[in-house]
Amino acid sequence: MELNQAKERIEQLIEEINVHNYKYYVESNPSISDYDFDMLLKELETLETQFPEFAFDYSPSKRVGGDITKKFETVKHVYPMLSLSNTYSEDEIIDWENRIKKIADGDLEYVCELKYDGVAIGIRYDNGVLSQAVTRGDGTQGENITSNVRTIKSVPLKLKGNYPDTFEIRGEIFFPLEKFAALNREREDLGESVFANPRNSASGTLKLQDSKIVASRGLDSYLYGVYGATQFAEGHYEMVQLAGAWGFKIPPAEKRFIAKVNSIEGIMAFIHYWDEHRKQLPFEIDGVVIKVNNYRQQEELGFTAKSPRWAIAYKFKTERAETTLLSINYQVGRTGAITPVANLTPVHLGGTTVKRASLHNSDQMEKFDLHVNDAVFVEKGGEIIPKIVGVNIEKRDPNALKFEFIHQCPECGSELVRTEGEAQHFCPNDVACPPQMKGKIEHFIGRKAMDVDGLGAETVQLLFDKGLIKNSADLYDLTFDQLIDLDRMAEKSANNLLLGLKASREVPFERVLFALGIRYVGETVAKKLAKHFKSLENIRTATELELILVDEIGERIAQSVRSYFDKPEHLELINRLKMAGLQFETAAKEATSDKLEGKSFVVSGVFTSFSRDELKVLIEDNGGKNVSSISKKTDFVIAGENMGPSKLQKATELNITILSEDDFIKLLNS
Ligand SMILES: NC(=O)c1ccc[n+]([C@@H]2O[C@H](COP(=O)([O-])OP(=O)(O)OC[C@H]3O[C@@H](n4cnc5c(N)ncnc54)[C@H](O)[C@@H]3O)[C@@H](O)[C@H]2O)c1
Ligand SMILES: [Zn+2]
Repeated sequence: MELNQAKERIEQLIEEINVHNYKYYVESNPSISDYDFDMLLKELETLETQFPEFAFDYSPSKRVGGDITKKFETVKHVYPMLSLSNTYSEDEIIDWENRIKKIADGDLEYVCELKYDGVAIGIRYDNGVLSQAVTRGDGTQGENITSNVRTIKSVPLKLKGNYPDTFEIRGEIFFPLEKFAALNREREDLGESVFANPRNSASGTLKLQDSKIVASRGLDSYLYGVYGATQFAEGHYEMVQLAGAWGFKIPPAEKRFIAKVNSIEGIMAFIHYWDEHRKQLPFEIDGVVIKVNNYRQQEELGFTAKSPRWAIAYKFKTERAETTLLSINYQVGRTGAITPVANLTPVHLGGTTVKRASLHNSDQMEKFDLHVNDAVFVEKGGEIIPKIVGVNIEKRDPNALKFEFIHQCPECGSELVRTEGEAQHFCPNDVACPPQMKGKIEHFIGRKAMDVDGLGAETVQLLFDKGLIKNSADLYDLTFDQLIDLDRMAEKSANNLLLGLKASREVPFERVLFALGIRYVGETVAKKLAKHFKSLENIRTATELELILVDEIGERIAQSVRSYFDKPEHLELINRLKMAGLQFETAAKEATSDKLEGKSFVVSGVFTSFSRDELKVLIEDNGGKNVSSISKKTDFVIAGENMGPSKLQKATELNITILSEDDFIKLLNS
């Protein structure tokens, strides 16, 4: 390659890699596979070795990929938080082992670990208490996401045993597959875009501002490295065991999540074992990590700018298969969202036979320019349904017809719509499109909605097919005689069902609101709306602006709520549900009091059990007053995580009582 050609390619690669890094780390939404990304990076590294005059300091090959979003306070790392050098080739693992054997003094022991596909976290403990959790960021500084990490059950808030006074522990936070699938189902159901994979949804979740949502998602962690306490153990493996005794969730050796070996054969055995068994894990790994065990030898080997020399990652290639795309079906979801699903010639992939693959939406279809009988590549990621990741264009028959996205609903024939900025097409006929009608009733009776005892999806199906119900209000008109006539419906089940419906009249308003199935009004949004407006009537008459003024309600949700109430069919449904006795107002609050009468409060920082707004509502409900800045007149400051140091100082100087979240609750209950 000529000099200027090399320079041009290097610059091109740098630009391209930077774009992918941004999409991956900051937006949590990559557009190419990790393998393809790694190949770009490898090409860049090779060129930089060949043409060192173009190995620029700002090259992504020399930097740790950054996740700084500017949404959180940045914190400098005490110990740089680096990446790992990685390879897809066993030969390169052998080379690595040979190389370090020559540099390090004495015999080497290796620790083999799983490479969890999640987000790296560094957590500080002071006197046994979790004090700070920071993301990797650019390796030098990361983002302070302590309040989010605190919600993860497997991260201890307080340690036990004989722990060091102060130290940092590193580990990986990841999305268990089952939780990930549930989250994506819910998002698809709400017509929201789905997360590409568990890793990206873990990083997206950790960067949410509302810790309560983080808590509800069920992230998990494994901890794999202790810093600032080398005097406690001779090597990494022993230290990890100690950390287990302090209360950390560490990889179990008996399940072979971690192993100590002393030869390249041992390393290879570990790699081969997990290449075969990784599909049985309840979370995703993208490889294994091999580390030199002894701390003294680690020090001897040292670091490059980007990664330790004493460790290397062996990455597994995602399994990919080529097969034929036969046809495309269109599924209609509860909200009318249309999902194209590819029917394939059955092919073996990752231990199962794959016949269908999700295409998510029309953009995905367009991206691959799919034609009938195309040879397509399918991959199985964290999702249950595998996905199409590419087309083997060379095999395309030049006369093949292109797949065109449909214009009409396959179930009811309505013209489909797509709102700007949305990924999905929708069937707008939400009152008479059968899968939507049925789906709405199923959603209505669901566990998080009305939770009707004695009524499940199968019975809804049956009742719907028999023409006994067309919407949720019809449920409340069902009679014992109608039910007992159904196949497999015994007297007892019929009675239970009727009792269940009767009991559902006590379900609180926020869940009734969620049960209505208004687009984008998920569980959390329903709670927010119910809390703020207190009755359905108030929500129905609220303007779009009034809706947007509610914490975390954006334009999209506001518009959806408005247009829901613009439909006469919906108003009629609500009327009938009201007649049936359901709750359309928040119950009169017992919590209100005048306990805080005449007191003024400043609420600052981030809290675990409440959002800032919720705390403010509590204050007002109990007669207190919220003020925005600290002055002599302030009675209390409720201080959360991340409260600014200057505020704290001012409060102390003015002798204002500082309350924690818990203190405040105690005050209310006193
Ligand atoms: N698809 C894309 O567009 C895109 C863009 C950027 C990066 N990426 C992917 O991200 C990777 C680069 O990310 P990276 O710099 O974090 O490297 P990496 O993910 O390959 O390896 C380093 C990370 O591994 C993690 N890890 C998991 N288990 C571990 C263990 N047992 N011990 C130590 N560390 C462990 C840590 O978080 C550590 O930071 C690339 O290899 C690429 O596959 C993809
Ligand atoms: Zn339809």
